[in-house]
Amino acid sequence: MSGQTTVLVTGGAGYIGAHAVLALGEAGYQAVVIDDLSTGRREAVPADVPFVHGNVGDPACLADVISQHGIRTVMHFAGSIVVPESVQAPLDYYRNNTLNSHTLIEACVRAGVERFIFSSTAAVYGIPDVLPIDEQSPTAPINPYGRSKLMTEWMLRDAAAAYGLRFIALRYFNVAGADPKGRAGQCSKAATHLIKIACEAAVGRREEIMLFGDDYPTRDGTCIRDYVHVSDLADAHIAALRHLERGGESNIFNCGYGHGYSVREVLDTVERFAGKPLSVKVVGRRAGDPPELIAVQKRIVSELGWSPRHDNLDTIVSSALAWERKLAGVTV
Ligand SMILES: NC(=O)c1ccc[n+]([C@@H]2O[C@H](COP(=O)([O-])OP(=O)(O)OC[C@H]3O[C@@H](n4cnc5c(N)ncnc54)[C@H](O)[C@@H]3O)[C@@H](O)[C@H]2O)c1
Ligand SMILES: O=c1ccn([C@@H]2O[C@H](COP(=O)(O)OP(=O)(O)O[C@H]3O[C@H](CO)[C@@H](O)[C@H](O)[C@H]3O)[C@@H](O)[C@H]2O)c(=O)[nH]1
Repeated sequence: MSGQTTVLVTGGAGYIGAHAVLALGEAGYQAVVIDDLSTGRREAVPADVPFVHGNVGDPACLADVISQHGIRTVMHFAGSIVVPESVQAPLDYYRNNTLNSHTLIEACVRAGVERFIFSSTAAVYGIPDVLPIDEQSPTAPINPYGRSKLMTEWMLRDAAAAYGLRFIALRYFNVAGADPKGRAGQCSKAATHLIKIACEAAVGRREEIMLFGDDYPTRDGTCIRDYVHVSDLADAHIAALRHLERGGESNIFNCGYGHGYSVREVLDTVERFAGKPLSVKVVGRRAGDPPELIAVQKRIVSELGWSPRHDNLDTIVSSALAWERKLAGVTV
């Protein structure tokens, strides 16, 4: 019975992890969060969810939590996520994303954890030759962030073969939006994601938006991305968990909608919901930005039965803007 299962959620005080904790509660699971609060916020974790202020690189802490809560399933969100920072400080990224994941996987194997769900990324594909991107596309990450996450996929694959731990790696495309009920959203101190930045500008928290390049070979010259609503992504984790509980095999799944929007289309949508123009300055291309990233999502739909509820840019943008207004204390 799902009601008996307690899931250890690493990084559950962060943006995506907090939405997964809400989805777990709604699906009848108990969650326990471990988070070092390096970018997360304690308030993001509901009061009735046990919270451990700890690091996933600490094997003693992990062993305690796993045994104390009888953990058989782990969802691993904890990590460092800023691509340009990973270029500046690659060893920090390999430590936090790769070494600390190794410590966590090892603790899980030692304690007999059976199921492991991992936050991977479309960044493992690098700049793909063929679009849209399916899971068989070559993995060729172009930055330390993508490599640090791909190595964790490899560790999981090898640990699954050797020790019987079963895993699902979800390769997220561009995650955006906020909980439709306003309980969670993105809180980064130094935002880098387009929709977050545009919403900050819409509520007056930043003066202008830099648009990185309008000379790409796309329909309007700006980059195209497959934006996926964070609550749909949280649901994908529940679908992955149920698959593993049914005895399903380890696998890797893209998590996107299979279609995309350009930077200009996103900015137009934010302006429409904000009811005012944004100040947008076109600057040069940002290093390492592929012109277009679109998922083939057939595998997750057919094998996990994922059925997204918010596949709509208006829903993504309006929920992100509502959250930003809440953070800024703006009433509209
Ligand atoms: N946001 C995206 O667009 C995106 C896209 C693809 C993949 N991902 C992956 O999803 C996961 C979650 O990303 P997010 O956007 O919620 O980021 P986030 O920064 O909001 O959340 C990460 C959380 O992990 C915690 N954390 C970091 N290192 C830790 C450690 N060593 N021990 C314990 N806690 C630690 C942070 O305090 C934070 O609460 C990451 O693994 C990221 O690589 C995110
Ligand atoms: O201020 C900004 C921010 C972004 N962009 C552009 O908007 C698009 C989307 O950028 P961003 O929101 O930063 O997302 P990505 O760089 O596509 O990367 C995200 O999506 C990837 C998966 O596709 C994940 O691996 C990464 O972790 C996550 O940051 C890109 O063309 C950027 O150049 C701007 O023009 N101005």
